[in-house]
This record gives sequence, structure tokens and C-alpha cells, in this order.
Amino acid sequence: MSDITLILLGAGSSSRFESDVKKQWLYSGEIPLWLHVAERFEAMGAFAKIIIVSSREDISLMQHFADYDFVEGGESRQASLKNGLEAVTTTHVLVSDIARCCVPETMIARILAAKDKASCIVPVLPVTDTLYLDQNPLDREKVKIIQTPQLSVTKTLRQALQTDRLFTDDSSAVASMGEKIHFVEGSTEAHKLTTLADLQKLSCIQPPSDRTLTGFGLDIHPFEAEKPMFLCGVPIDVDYGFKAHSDGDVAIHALIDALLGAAGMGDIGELYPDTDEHYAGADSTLLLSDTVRKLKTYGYEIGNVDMTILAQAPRLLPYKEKMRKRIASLLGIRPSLVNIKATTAEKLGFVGRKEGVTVHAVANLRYFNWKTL
Ligand SMILES: Nc1ccn([C@@H]2O[C@H](COP(=O)(O)OP(=O)(O)OP(=O)(O)O)[C@@H](O)[C@H]2O)c(=O)n1
Ligand SMILES: C[C@](O)(CO)[C@H](O)COP(=O)(O)O
Repeated sequence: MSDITLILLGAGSSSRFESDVKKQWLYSGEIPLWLHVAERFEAMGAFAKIIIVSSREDISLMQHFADYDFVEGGESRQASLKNGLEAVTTTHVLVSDIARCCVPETMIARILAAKDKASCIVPVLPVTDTLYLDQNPLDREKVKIIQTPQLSVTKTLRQALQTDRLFTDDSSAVASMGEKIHFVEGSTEAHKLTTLADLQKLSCIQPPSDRTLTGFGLDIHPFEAEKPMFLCGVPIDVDYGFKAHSDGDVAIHALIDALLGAAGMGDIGELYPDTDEHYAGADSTLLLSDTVRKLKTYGYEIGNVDMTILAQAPRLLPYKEKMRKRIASLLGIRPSLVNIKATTAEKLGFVGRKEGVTVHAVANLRYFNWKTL
């Protein structure tokens, strides 16, 4: 059994990446980047346990992909590392940024081979450009670029982090205790994905697969007198609406479920619970916009959507084009990629008796093609 636990830090907010998609969730082939990184490390078979530190929201989705140990991160890299360390029981811990997604196996092997040489083993690169600090040139032979993963004695790293001081990496914390740091050769392939421009420097990640993901959604709401009615975010000119916790836009609810279904992200009730007072009377267009934001964050783009509104009443023909345009604008896609169909129930069942409305929706997603960035 290995005496090394691997911690992969991925709870960052990706702010310098400046894209709708979080860098951890760019797709390489069929899998998101964080999983690509985890699988590369796992393939080495060198770790007692793999801990992935991420945000609470991300973890709920990550759990659908693989069975790692997930730990909620904190406000800073250091806070996330501290949380991850709480779940470590081995003598040593290897910590890497998920943002360094192409760390070569040979470099990891160099770090592991040096395990007993110091309290912290750190991969470094030499500086090859001239360096100035303000107006003064520096001796570049004395300067190193520090990378991850870094291998530490777990106990020492834990102790080193019992402070309010903020360190940008594990080795600086360990060094602050007067402990020995051992440097090994890093690799330019272990470049950190920080800005969009870094994407050009990562040779190990593939463009996303062109798979189409399909989701289906269904919702039903009974009518309620003297309420405004909205369908697809469009006000319908009748003197009754839908009985619901939110504004009752049954068409948008079915569409949200179709979108979430395609992304494998559960259903509307999990994301916007109808037991939560926050969503009482909620404008469903805001829920749809939030769903679209989430889909983009997690690396998806919307292909097309198709909906069938099953309603004996009201008559929807006059509203269909307005609905198409409203949905297209909320989804950020062309109106030609949105189709709205309306049909009666031939007077059968609760729809036929004009007691309520059923909506069926289908949505297609693709992985966001980050090669276009
Ligand atoms: N609160 C934080 C902040 C960062 N990290 C992780 O630490 C690594 C290095 O951070 P960085 O590259 O700066 O990632 P982000 O914090 O996401 O980026 P930014 O600073 O641009 O928001 C990343 O793998 C990141 O996910 C973390 O686990 N918890
Ligand atoms: C840990 C690190 O990758 C070593 O170079 C770096 O310090 C992380 O910095 P960031 O600002 O948190 O990306």
C-alpha cells in the first residue's frame, strides 16, 4: 500500500481565464479537464487515495463522473489545501493544481523518487530571460520557477499551514518553518492553465468530442383563476394562470428539465426546490437564464430545442412566434434553433377538460469547442 495521498486542487474560480466556461470544465475528448488530470495521475497507480478539492456546486456534478474522494474547497488555494489535508491519513502527500493539466509522468516519477531527500520535494524550471526587480537586474541563476505537484511530509505541511500567513504554494509554507526543500527538474509541459493564451501551450489536451447530448423534459400544471399566465416567458392574455410555487411557466420548466437532462445535471427540483421560499412566485425566465449560465460554466453549448405544448385552452397559435423568439433570446441561440408546437388533447383527459397544461421538451447540447476561443 502506498504511503502517499494525492490531492488535486480544483476549487478555484477561474477568474483570470475570462470565459463563460470554467477552465476545470473544458472538455478534452469526452471528459472534462479535471477528470483528465485525475485519470493521468491515477494511471500511475502510485497513490493510496486521490482527493479532489472543489467547490460544493462542482462536487455535486463531479460525483456523476467518477468515484474519487471529494472535499469542499475554501476561499484561497491555501484554504482549499488545508481542507484537503484533513482527509489525508498517509505520511506523505502529493499536491497538484488541476490547472496544471499536462504534468508528464516522468516528472512525477522524479518527484516521487526524491521522496526521502527533504520535507518538501518541488519541481522547478530555470529562468532563461533576464530579470529585473524594479530598476535592478537580478542574478537569474539564483531564481527558480516553481511548479506542482509538490511532495510533502503530511505532518510538516499541516503544521506549516497553522498560520494566518498566506503562501502561494506548499513549499513556501514548509520553508517558512526552516525545513529543507529539495528541488527536482520540472517540465515546460507542466504549464499552468491560467489565461486563454495558455491553451496554446497544453499539448496533452484534445479538442472536445462532437457528440450530441439529448435531454427530455416534461411538466404539468393545473390552472388557477385570476393569476397572470406566462408560457415560454410570454404573457398570455387570459384571466387565469397556473397553480405553482413559481410563476408557473410550465413550458420553461419542461425546457429546463430537458437542458439539465442532456447535461446529466439532475432536474429542476434539485436546482430550484419548490420547498425553498426564495423561489416563491419566481420568474421562470430567471431560472432558465441561470440554467443556461450553469450549462456554459460546465462546458456545454446549446444546439437546438423543440417543445410541444399540450393545451385545450388557451389558444396558443397567436403566441408561437413570440415564444420562439423569447426562448431563443433566453438561450442565446438563433430563433431557427427553437421550435414550439402546440396541440389540443382532442378533449381527452385533464388537458381536454381544460384543467391544466402539459409540456414536453427536447434539448440537444454539444461540448463547448474551446478551440474557437
Ligand atoms: N480557492 C481556491 C483557489 C484555487 N484553487 C486551485 O489552485 C490551483 C491554482 O490556482 P489558479 O490557477 O489561480 O486557479 P483559479 O483560482 O481558478 O484561477 P484565478 O486565480 O484566475 O481565479 C488551481 O488548480 C485552482 O483550482 C483552489 O483549489 N481553491
Ligand atoms: C502553486 C503554484 O502553481 C506554483 O507555481 C502557483 O503558486 C499557483 O498560483 P495561483 O496564483 O494560485 O495560480
